Amino acid sequence: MIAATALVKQFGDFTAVDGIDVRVRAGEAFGFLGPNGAGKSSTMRMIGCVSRPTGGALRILGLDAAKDGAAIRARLGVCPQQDSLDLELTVLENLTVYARYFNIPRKVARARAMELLDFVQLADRAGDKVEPLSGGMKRRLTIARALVNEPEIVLLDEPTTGLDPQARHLVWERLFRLKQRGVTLVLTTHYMDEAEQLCDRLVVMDAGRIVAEGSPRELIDRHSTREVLEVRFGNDPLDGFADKLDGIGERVEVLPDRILVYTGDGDAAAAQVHGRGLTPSSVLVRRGSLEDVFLQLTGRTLVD
Ligand SMILES: Nc1ncnc2c1ncn2[C@@H]1O[C@H](COP(=O)(O)OP(=O)(O)OP(=O)(O)O)[C@@H](O)[C@H]1O
Repeated sequence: MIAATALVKQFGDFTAVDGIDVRVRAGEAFGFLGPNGAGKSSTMRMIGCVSRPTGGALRILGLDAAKDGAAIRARLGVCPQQDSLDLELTVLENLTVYARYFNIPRKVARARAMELLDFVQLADRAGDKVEPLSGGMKRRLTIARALVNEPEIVLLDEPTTGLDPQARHLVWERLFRLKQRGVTLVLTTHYMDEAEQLCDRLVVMDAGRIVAEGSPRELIDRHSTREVLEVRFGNDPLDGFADKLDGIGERVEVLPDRILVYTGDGDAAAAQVHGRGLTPSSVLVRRGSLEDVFLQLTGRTLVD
């Protein structure tokens, strides 16, 4: 569905996307995971054919993004980072007016809009103005709007940023349903749990480059351990403690507020910590995550 080869985006002297190779297959949910400034939005804007690549090749739905932008855009659905809904219009009108850009006949547009509002669980708000809707409702409406032209690929830039946990889960659930209908999803996120929940495959981006690629499970198996022990020592500086944990687990990572011990068996590692006479203020065993993958690959946390 998407084939990017040595794709580059420069802004003056600055290289935001630095020669990335990406293949997105039909029907999959594909993610770009990375911190702010990694180049995810710049990549998405090129895929959305609203920003011209500076270098490399980009083919979408078998067409050339540099030449066939309009034809590609007609077959894409786009859910931008900032909701760009028309606050003057009603919920329903936001969809029917948008449908005009695609020359969808009025009657068809109305029926499709009602169907989509039903899909994003906003049918009961059809006649209401957009302004008073919650953040989660606005995001769901933006997703419905992206589906008006029955796109083959839906691009979602940070689909749940700024939403509360309940609203996020509702969005995730709708996106999962969309995938079940066979729509190809391409999303950016800096939330590792979002990437784990939604993506079949993803690339980890940092400073314009791809640093890893695979399914969430593959990436975690390759770059983390099955379990991670998190230990905290109140407000004590942690550098002194790192040496004392040396040799426990496969690897120890010291963060400003906690120490991570990478291990196959978190409980056994916790017992070893206590066995050395240390008394952490808190001990937590969790499974390895994409956050650990990012930390291992870049030496930094995803969300600072
Ligand atoms: N129009 C532009 N002009 C100059 N620099 C830009 C422009 N757009 C993006 N950049 C820079 O390119 C880099 C990548 O930005 P981009 O928005 O693609 O990152 P991102 O990974 O999507 O992060 P975010 O989650 O903050 O959007 C950043 O350093 C940004 O400042």
